[in-house]
Amino acid sequence: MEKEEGHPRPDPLIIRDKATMRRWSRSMRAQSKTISLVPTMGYLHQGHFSLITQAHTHSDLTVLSIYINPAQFAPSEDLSTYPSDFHADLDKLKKAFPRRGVDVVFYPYDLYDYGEGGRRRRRSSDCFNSGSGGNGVVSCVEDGKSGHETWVRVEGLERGLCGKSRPIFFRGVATVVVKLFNVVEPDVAVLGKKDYQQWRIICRMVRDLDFPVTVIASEIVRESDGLALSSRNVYLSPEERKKALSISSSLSRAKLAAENGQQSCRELKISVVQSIIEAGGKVDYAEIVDQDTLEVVDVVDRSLVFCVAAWFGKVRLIDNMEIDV
Ligand SMILES: Nc1ncnc2c1ncn2[C@@H]1O[C@H](COP(=O)(O)OP(=O)(O)OP(=O)(O)O)[C@@H](O)[C@H]1O
Ligand SMILES: CC(C)(CO)[C@@H](O)C(=O)[O-]
Ligand code: BAL
Repeated sequence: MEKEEGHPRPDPLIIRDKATMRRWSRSMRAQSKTISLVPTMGYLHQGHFSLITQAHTHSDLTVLSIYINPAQFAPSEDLSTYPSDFHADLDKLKKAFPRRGVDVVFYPYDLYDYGEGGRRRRRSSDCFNSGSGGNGVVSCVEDGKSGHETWVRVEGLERGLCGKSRPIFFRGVATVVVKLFNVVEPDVAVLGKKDYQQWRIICRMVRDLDFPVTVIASEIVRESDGLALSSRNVYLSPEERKKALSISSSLSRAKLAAENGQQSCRELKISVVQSIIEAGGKVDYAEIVDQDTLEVVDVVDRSLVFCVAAWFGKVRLIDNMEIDV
């Protein structure tokens, strides 16, 4: 919760089109203000708020973007059911930050509408498997309507972990983050370590393409029982939520074991996979990788990160823990 003294700030500006967003940023920069961007897909929770708190320490102004990016969803994924409640998000923001919240909420209609005004609202029915990208991959913007065909790929880092089961995911993430950078023109971007691979990919993209943006990573915020906060948690039944705790609890045990001398990544992975399966989850992957390169590692001999994705019912959750030895 924000503790800053003083008068409550007025409500954030809500900006819906790219031109107005860019104009605002440029006018603030002309007044020598620095800007942080916190990109999100909305349905805000304490994890998002921790990113906003980070942003406050790195810049004068904060832009929170709320945009469910169709390009990172395959037609078989949950674009149409991704949780969303813009007005509730605004209320939550006000409650979490009565004094200093965000300056702008950028809530674009459709970032892939290149027509007049960019106001066409994308519907979930727009997402169908009718086209394919360069590598035969398909996302929910390849619907033959917008004509979007330019993609950013971080070819090595996107290959493993979530990239294996979501082959177009990081292409969509990198591309929309570039679009947001080009529209918002931030000095700083704040990303959560819950999406560890995503954070690493954005850092690499910023470096490789010389974006004048500093990427700040924010630690994972968890429920008191250890479950990593995630917008998708809302779809867990109470029973599934209990079972899903097996991810964070087994990761904690593995981290402790590794930090106390267990060097075999194989043993550590077996213990996590077993715990999740015993709880009734379905493991997508459980990998121990180098923190920078994300390459799979066999022996705990340096700083690593243990990354997991698992299904509980219809909900796919991700989590990770860094292992520092
Ligand atoms: N528990 C968390 N702790 C820290 N950062 C988080 C947490 N959850 C999400 N974030 C970060 O918030 C940003 C926006 O994420 P997003 O809006 O996709 O929320 P989410 O909860 O990760 O959603 P979901 O997991 O359901 O896709 C990302 O940088 C993400 O890493
Ligand atoms: C970074 C992001 C906002 C891009 O759509 C999304 O992947 C997310 O919310 O983590
Ligand atoms: N934070 C991850 C967004 C997604 O799963 O699409």
